[in-house]
Amino acid sequence: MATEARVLLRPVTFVTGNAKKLEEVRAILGDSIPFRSLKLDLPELQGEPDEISKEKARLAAIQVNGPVLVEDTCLCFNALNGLPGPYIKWFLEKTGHEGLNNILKAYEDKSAYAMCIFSLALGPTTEPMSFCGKTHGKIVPPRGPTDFGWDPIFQPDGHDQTYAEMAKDEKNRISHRSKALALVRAHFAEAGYIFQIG
Ligand SMILES: O=c1nc[nH]c2c1ncn2[C@H]1C[C@H](O)[C@@H](COP(=O)(O)OP(=O)(O)OP(=O)(O)O)O1
Ligand SMILES: [Mg+2]
Repeated sequence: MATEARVLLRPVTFVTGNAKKLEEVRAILGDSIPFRSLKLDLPELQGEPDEISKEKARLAAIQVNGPVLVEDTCLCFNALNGLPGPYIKWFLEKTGHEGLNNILKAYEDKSAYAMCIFSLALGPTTEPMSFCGKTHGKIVPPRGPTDFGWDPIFQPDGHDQTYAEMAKDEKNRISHRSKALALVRAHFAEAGYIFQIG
C-alpha cells in the first residue's frame, strides 16, 4: 500500500539550547533532512524519558508553529535502575564528573547506557512521534576534553576510549544520538514527506 505523501511547507526546526548537540545532529544528518535550528531552552517535565521528550516537542511546535524535532538525552546507571536518566543534566551541574563516579562507588556495577529520544511533531496540533537510540558502556573516571557534558566519563562497550577521547566522527558512528537519528531518517524515507519550501 502506498504511503500517503504529506507536504511540509517549512523545513523541520531542530530546537535545542545545546550547541554541542546541534553540532552532532548537523554532522550526522548532513543534508539528508532539510532542517534549520532554533536555540530555545524549553521547560522539561519530570517523568518518563519518552514523555519528557514528547512534551518538549509539543511546546516547541506551539512556539515554532510548524514541524519541529527535539531530543532529550539520558545517562542511565544500571545499578540505580536507570537513574539519573533524564535528570543527568542537574546531577552533572551539581556534582560534576567526580560526583557521578562517587555515586557508583557504592556499587560494583558501573555499567550504564546513554540514551537519546528524538521527538518529531509535524505541527502544534499533531501528536509527536518518538525515536530512541541507546549505546551501552560504563562510567569511568574522566578522560579527554571536557567540552561536552558527561562525554569524559562514558566509555562505550567494545572501546578503550571515552566518548570525549574519541574522534568526533567515531563517536557519531556509534553514539546513542546517531542510532536515534537513523530511525528518524528511516521514518522520513518511509513517510514520504514532500518539502515544498518557497
Ligand atoms: O552526547 C552527549 N555527551 C555528553 N553529554 C551530553 C550528550 N548529550 C547531552 N549531554 C548532556 C547535556 C545535558 O547536561 C544532559 C542532557 O540534558 P538535555 O535536557 O537533553 O540537554 P540540554 O538541556 O543541554 O539541551 P536541550 O535544550 O536540547 O534540552 O546531558
Ligand atoms: Mg534540556
